[in-house]
Amino acid sequence: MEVLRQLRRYYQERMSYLVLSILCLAAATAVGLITPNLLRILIDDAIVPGDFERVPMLAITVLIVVIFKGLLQFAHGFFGGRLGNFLAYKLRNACYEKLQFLSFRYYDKAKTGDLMSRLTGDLEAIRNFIGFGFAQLLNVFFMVLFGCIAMFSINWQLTLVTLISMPFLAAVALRFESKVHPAFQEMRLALSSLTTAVQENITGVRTVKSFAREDFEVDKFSDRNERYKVNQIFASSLWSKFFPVMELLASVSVAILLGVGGSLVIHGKMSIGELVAFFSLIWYIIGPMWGLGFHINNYTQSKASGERVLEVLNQPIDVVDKEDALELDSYKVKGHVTFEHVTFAYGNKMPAVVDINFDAKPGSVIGFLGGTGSGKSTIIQLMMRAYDVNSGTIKLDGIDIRDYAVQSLRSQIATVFQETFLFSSSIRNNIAYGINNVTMEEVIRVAKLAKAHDFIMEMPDGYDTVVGERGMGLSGGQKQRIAIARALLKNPRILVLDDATSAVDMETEHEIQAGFQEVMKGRTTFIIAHRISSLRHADEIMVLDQGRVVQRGKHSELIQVPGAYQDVYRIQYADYLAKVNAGERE
Ligand SMILES: Nc1ncnc2c1ncn2[C@@H]1O[C@H](COP(=O)(O)OP(=O)(O)OP(=O)(O)O)[C@@H](O)[C@H]1O
Repeated sequence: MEVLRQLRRYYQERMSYLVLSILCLAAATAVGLITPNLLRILIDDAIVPGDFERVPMLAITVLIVVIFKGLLQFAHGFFGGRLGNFLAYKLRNACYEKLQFLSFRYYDKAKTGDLMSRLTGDLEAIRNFIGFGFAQLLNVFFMVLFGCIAMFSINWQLTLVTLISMPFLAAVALRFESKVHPAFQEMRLALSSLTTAVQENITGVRTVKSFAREDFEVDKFSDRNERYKVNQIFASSLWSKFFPVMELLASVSVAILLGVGGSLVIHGKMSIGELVAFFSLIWYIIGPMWGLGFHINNYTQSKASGERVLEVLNQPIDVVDKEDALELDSYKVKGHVTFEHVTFAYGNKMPAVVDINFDAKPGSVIGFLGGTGSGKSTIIQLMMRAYDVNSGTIKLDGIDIRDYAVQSLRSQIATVFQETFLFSSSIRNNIAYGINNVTMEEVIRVAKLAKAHDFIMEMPDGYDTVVGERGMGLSGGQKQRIAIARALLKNPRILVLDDATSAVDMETEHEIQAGFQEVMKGRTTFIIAHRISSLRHADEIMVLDQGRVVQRGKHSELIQVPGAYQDVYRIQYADYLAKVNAGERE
């Protein structure tokens, strides 16, 4: 019930629908009690005394009662459906909004498949339970209560006798529930591993094919499919045993009723009409017993689903704005970035960066070079406040970045990542992502600067060409050029090129860099690169190793001193150096 209480704020506005839905269902249940009574009147007051003139009137009354009950059931479905849909809509929006603001730290651990199933399957389970399941669970009690009252009012001895088998029915239902629940959970897990296999395969289709692992993947899928099938068979075999057992127990009840009730009628202690009415009333008790397991199961599953959805909604956001956070004014930002003794570790891992210090003056170019995992990207992530530093301070224009509003800080930084993510939309929209009111001329201007215009124009619909998921259908270099255009359009004070030109050839890199010279003017630029050619014009280059700065200086200085930079330079410029040496010898 705690889950229901926490979810209440999402359906509070439509609380009246919940009340109406429950009332309508309870009323339908109560109205249903009229039919057995009409049956009793029909037999005792019309058929037995031979007063057939009353029959049409009774038949019409039955019809009216049935229609009225139908209307009430419709109203229950109507209000329940509206309530469920409203709740699901609210929850979906709330979850999606939360996912937008959750920090990078959350996404480091989150699994796509798991999040997707929370937003679809779990949400659907909650919708069904709040919309219908809850009212139906309550209705189990209404039916038993109303049924018992009506039966007692006809004959209390017969009621007690026929209720003998009820505890057995309830026990079987609950026992069944305790078995079928884990079976369903197991089935859910099997289904989730099945969908994960499909998702991974579609996403990683290129890797699968290039390693010729199709057969392996088919076998893996078949195994998971087999597990799902076995689980389904087990669950359905449980169901197939449940119904005959319940039927048997219910029949015992009916047999007792007919035996004892029949003798009461013979001895004149009960009328035939009363016996028939009693006979139809007993289903008011047996029916809910059959459904008890299902309703409880439904409740426990929805409770688990509710917990999973609330877990997302209650997730704390660790990078948040201070109450009096400062908004940056685009026209006034200078782009002066300072790192003072910055140290940071991801969770409990070893520190990813240790005691980083630098002073990037407005408009300067800072380069980072280092092996994989040396901490280059982490420095950039910290500057964007994807994570807060463990110790030390990062400042922008002399103020701690934690004093700025996160959105405002990030709006001043444009990053071209190693991996470019493109949305399934037109190339134009991908370039203009996140920026409103952009003219086509501006989009074309930045695309030209990023050397993307020519290949875009060669595409079937030019800038309106829709690129597939994650930019399928474009080469790595083409995707990167679109990302560069996207960054340029943002017109930021700070530009980050995280291995931005790694996917393009040397010649294109040269061309793009020539374009960059233009756009880098007046912006503080951070370049992360594996190629020295990308860094040679930087004002300061920092060489990182295991999170520490091991060398720093300009290109011309660093190539003079023995160390990591010189080693990389020698490897990458081997041909050039060989030519120079050969020239010297001649
Ligand atoms: N999201 C993360 N969660 C946990 N550890 C991380 C995360 N990102 C990076 N690390 C760890 O932090 C260290 C520095 O990683 P970082 O990505 O900054 O290196 P890098 O120099 O940019 O490497 P590359 O050139 O391969 O991109 C590595 O040991 C890495 O395993």
